[in-house]
Amino acid sequence: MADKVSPYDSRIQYKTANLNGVTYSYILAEPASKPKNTVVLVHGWPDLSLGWRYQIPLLTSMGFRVLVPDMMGYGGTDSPEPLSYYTYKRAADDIAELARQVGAPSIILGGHDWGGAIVYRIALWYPKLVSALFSVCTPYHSPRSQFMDATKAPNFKYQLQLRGPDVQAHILGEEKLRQFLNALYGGRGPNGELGFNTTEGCNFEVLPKIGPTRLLTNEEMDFYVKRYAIHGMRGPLNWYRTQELNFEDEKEMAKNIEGFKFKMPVLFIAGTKDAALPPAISHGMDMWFESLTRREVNTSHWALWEKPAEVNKHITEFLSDKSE
Ligand SMILES: O=C(NCCCc1ccccc1)N[C@H]1CC[C@H](OCc2c(F)cccc2F)CC1
Repeated sequence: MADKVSPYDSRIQYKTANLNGVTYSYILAEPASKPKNTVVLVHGWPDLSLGWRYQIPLLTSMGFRVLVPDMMGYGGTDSPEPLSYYTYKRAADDIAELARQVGAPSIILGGHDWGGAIVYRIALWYPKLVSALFSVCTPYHSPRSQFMDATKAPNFKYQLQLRGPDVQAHILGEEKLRQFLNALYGGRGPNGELGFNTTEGCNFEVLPKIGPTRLLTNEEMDFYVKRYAIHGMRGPLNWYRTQELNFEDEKEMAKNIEGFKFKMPVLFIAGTKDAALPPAISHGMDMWFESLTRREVNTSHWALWEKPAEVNKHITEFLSDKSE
């Protein structure tokens, strides 16, 4: 079984940093010897910095210093009201500021899910800062000159519900948060029913019958519930409400995107059974990269926890010549 850090593991420290006026909480994990490179890991929705628990020990054992923030609105990080705090550009600015504060002239980025979409954006806005990046599950989608509502795609229909008021209004308090997270992480009802699917999103009637997910221990789930209870679901859901703001931020960039290619090495790991991000949607992304490595793992959306050994094998191969 792949090694993982526990919520209160002696190998990690929880630090805070003021990034452009927002207080972020982040996990710091340091290697035994002096690190030559810094890795920043960006989690997705609905997740936390601990979502990288199976990857943190691997990366410190390779000699990297590892920083894993709770992203805007999550866990120990502030959850401001304005939607402008939940854009790709804001996340990129904050990660660049974190790198500056810890004295990292360049960083290696890793992202899962929304964190995968974010790491491509950090590399777009701060190309000199990013020496390499990997994305688990999330393919690249280029800035568009025309606004494209992603919820049109059948596998993205759940985003309509997440953008709306219902989840924010229903998922209140620790018990509902636990049911919700169990549903998202594959917990089943007594007859095998799911509490969340990609066409409708969350089924509130079924939630109370959803059993515990197999992907987290009770201790891990207790930690997740405590961290989500700090702010509730408003912050995490705001990430689904910024498509128009992201489009505005990237309009200029979209005009000059002709012939653009990412220069740093990039690894994309697809989950063959990811219902939200099926491998097919990564078709055609190769054109945006000078050096793209593609890998597939037979796993659901929760690749980091479901097949950690396979995911870690690909990350190790990709980073082995970058930890010098
Ligand atoms: O919603 C997300 N994760 C929650 C998954 C919930 C779930 C759990 C278990 C089972 C099924 C579902 N992730 C987002 C991450 C950003 C993505 O947007 C970027 C984007 C485009 F807009 C267009 C093309 C590719 C592309 F990556 C859209 C999905």
